[in-house]
Amino acid sequence: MIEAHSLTKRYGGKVAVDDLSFSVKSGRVTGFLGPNGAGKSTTMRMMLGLDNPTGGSVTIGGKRYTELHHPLRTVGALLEASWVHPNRSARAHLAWMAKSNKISPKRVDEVLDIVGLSEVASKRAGGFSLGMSQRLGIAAALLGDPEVLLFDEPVNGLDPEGILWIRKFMQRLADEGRTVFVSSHLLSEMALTATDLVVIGKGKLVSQSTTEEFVARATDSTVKIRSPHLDRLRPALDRVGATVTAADDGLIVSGASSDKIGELAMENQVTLHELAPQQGSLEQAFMQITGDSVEYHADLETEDAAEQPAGHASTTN
Ligand SMILES: Nc1ncnc2c1ncn2[C@@H]1O[C@H](COP(=O)(O)OP(=O)(O)OP(=O)(O)O)[C@@H](O)[C@H]1O
Repeated sequence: MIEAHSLTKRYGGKVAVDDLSFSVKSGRVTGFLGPNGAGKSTTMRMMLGLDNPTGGSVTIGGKRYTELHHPLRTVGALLEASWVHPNRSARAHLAWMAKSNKISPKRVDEVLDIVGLSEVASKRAGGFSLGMSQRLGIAAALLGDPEVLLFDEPVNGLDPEGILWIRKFMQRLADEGRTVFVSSHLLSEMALTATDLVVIGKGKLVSQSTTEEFVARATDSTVKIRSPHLDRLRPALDRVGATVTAADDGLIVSGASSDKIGELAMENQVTLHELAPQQGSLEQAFMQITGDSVEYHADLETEDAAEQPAGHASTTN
């Protein structure tokens, strides 16, 4: 369990993390979502005692990182820039880490096996692909068999196979009862990976909920219908106050559930060929909930920048 209470970090005049409070439950994968520069890495660094809060606190199992008796046995982390000596083998790197943290050398082969690196354990880490390096970073995070795992942008730059592996692996760690907290600015990736979401923008909390709630709250729930008798159904939908929009081959209805539409169809003896609730994407939800509170439109603006006067496009960092 991770808890942040009014967590704040200022760098000179810049407020990177602004009065942030949230909690992260065990046994679940929680996504930490926000655009570039939102304050995700800074928050994670404070969780790991690598940066001191200007105000507030963040605790792991009720303790600040500096109060933990066995930090590596409590929390493991994969940060963006995890350093490995390029000429050291994967096994030697982990053995060195285990030794300096008083962890049994037996654990090294265990974690190599868990992340699927046993066969290349004696190869130099400098020759590893990005996916293998990420696995090595995860093996290092698992050395102390910690209850809490933090991953900062773990899928950045990975190929689809690597992304899938990380996604399944995080789920497995959560299924073992661990707390898995993973940051990303990739909304679609988080929709597939995380069951819970903590969303921040400009250092502030935007939302904390399940991923499902986040999407449902932000996007208009609509239902797509197709029927050979739309002319008979339309007036019935109007009467219950639903909003109806013509689609290619049917209607998109908002303001009435699929249950209600099905009942109306039956009452009016209308045959339905399709009755499909449409779910909004996480991207839509994110844009709708965060609105102008975050600097999220940079990518779009950058695309437009070529056609606009110099200096118009903003950057996030
Ligand atoms: N050491 C520092 N000194 C000054 N400003 C910093 C420092 N570290 C971070 N910042 C600023 O704090 C803000 C939050 O940065 P942070 O790296 O935590 O965001 P992020 O959400 O992790 O972004 P990204 O997805 O780009 O990594 C940014 O505006 C950043 O420029």
